[in-house]
Amino acid sequence: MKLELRGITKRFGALTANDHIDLTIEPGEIHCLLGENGAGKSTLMNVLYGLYKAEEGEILLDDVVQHFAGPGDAMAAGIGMVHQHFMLIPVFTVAENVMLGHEKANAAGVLDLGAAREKVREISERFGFHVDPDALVDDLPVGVQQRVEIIKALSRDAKVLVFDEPTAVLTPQETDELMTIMRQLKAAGTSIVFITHKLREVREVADRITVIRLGKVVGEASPTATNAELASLMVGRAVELTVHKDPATPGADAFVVSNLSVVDPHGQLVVNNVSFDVRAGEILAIAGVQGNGQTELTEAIMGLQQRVRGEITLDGKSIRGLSVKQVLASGIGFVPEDRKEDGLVGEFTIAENLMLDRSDGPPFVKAGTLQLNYLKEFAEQKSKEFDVRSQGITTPVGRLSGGNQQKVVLARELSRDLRLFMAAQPTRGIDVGSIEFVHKRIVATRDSGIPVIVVSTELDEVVALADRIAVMYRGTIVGIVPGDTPRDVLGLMMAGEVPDSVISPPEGAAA
Ligand SMILES: Nc1ncnc2c1ncn2[C@@H]1O[C@H](COP(=O)(O)OP(=O)(O)OP(=O)(O)O)[C@@H](O)[C@H]1O
Repeated sequence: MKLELRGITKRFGALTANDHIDLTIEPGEIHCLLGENGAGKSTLMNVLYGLYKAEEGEILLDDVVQHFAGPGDAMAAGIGMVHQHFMLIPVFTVAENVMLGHEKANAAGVLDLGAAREKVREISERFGFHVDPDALVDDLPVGVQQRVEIIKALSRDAKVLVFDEPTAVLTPQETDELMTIMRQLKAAGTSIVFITHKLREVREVADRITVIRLGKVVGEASPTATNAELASLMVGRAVELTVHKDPATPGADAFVVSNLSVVDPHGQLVVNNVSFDVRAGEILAIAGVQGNGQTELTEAIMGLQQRVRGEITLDGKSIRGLSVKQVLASGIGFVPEDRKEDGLVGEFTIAENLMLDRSDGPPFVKAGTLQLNYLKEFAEQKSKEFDVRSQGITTPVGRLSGGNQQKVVLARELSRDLRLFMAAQPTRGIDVGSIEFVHKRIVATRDSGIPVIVVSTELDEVVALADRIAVMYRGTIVGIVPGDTPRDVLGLMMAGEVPDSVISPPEGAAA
């Protein structure tokens, strides 16, 4: 089906998020939308899906003007959306989720779950999805849950599928599988709108690329364009895609984790006897496929896990057993991997989020009084420094684009009096220009003599930043290797294999 957006204009108060946008998606085309954080990509897709009403412009499907009062109308017309934060009910099966909102009764007037199961089976077979209709969604890996979303859309005969940053939560292997799925969908005639910040993915699958900046279409790019060309078209200036850093000059051990184990609330041993240290002035990256214990490890360090064994010390003092507030107060800056859930309060303003856990004393509160002038100045300066695009510091963070929300978290955590900086997926969802800035800030933090831990599932990020790399697999650290370790070796380690070259000689042995 051919999709045409003509002159779409969407305003939020004084802000024009979409400014007369024209976009055509041909049948069976993968069309990438590229643009920096806050450019207006998600807004445009929400207009297409009937979630927002545009002030101007029209949507045409196969040359017929559409009027969508809500997502129900958009779905009925053949538009499907695969959300980044899945809209599935975890305690329902795949078939029940696919049926939800679209329930059909059989001849006896009973809900026809059998038909829903058959539909899942049929679509799953057609595209080689390997999804069991009777599996509980909660038990499925993220990549498979995403396929359930795709099945759900296809079961409603979606002819245009929108993927808004679908790979942000996927492992590299799941990402590759998604790229294959997109190509199959395209071959079957589905039109695809694909939003991503990862230029490699764009170049891999895009038939056409449209670039949006500040709410306007600024041009088309060819899928054969280089990363540097795509980046500069997006951001409007040249972007340094590689991190320049001098060799580390690590000091003494500052942060030490010894024999740490974590048992999660389900009784599973999720971190198994992990030991590592981070020296002042070095970046230790913790690499690994998502779900191998990294999340629980960072949570244990932050005082967010209940059942923890082992020791954690910062500058020689134990921080194990401290509350989150005490851990933060001991000088740890922490960027959690899920900004919406753990990093921000959506209803609070940018300024309030920037002082979130610091409301009980100076500099934000003195003699029980909030220092409004100080907060205003601080928030304005940080917004500028971290390039948080908004209508002002009193904007609730829930209204910011995803990338700009991430920048608020980073701005807050990098503004503490730091003795350790620990960032999980620091650049998830942020555009190339901002990644450049964040990476520079992380290196500068290291160079100021602070120990830094970067937890990342992105091998590019790990290799760009790390002085040493600890690879986690099934709750253990399978090895700690130098920052310049070849990617294929890291890839093997991420799958749990330890190449001979990595096994360190016994202590005292000649190198
Ligand atoms: N509900 C809303 N109320 C007010 N402003 C909004 C709302 N939703 C989005 N905006 C604003 O519209 C602009 C475009 O945001 P949008 O989410 O479309 O950007 P994006 O291109 O998807 O960015 P990102 O790459 O960071 O996800 C931003 O300035 C954002 O703050």
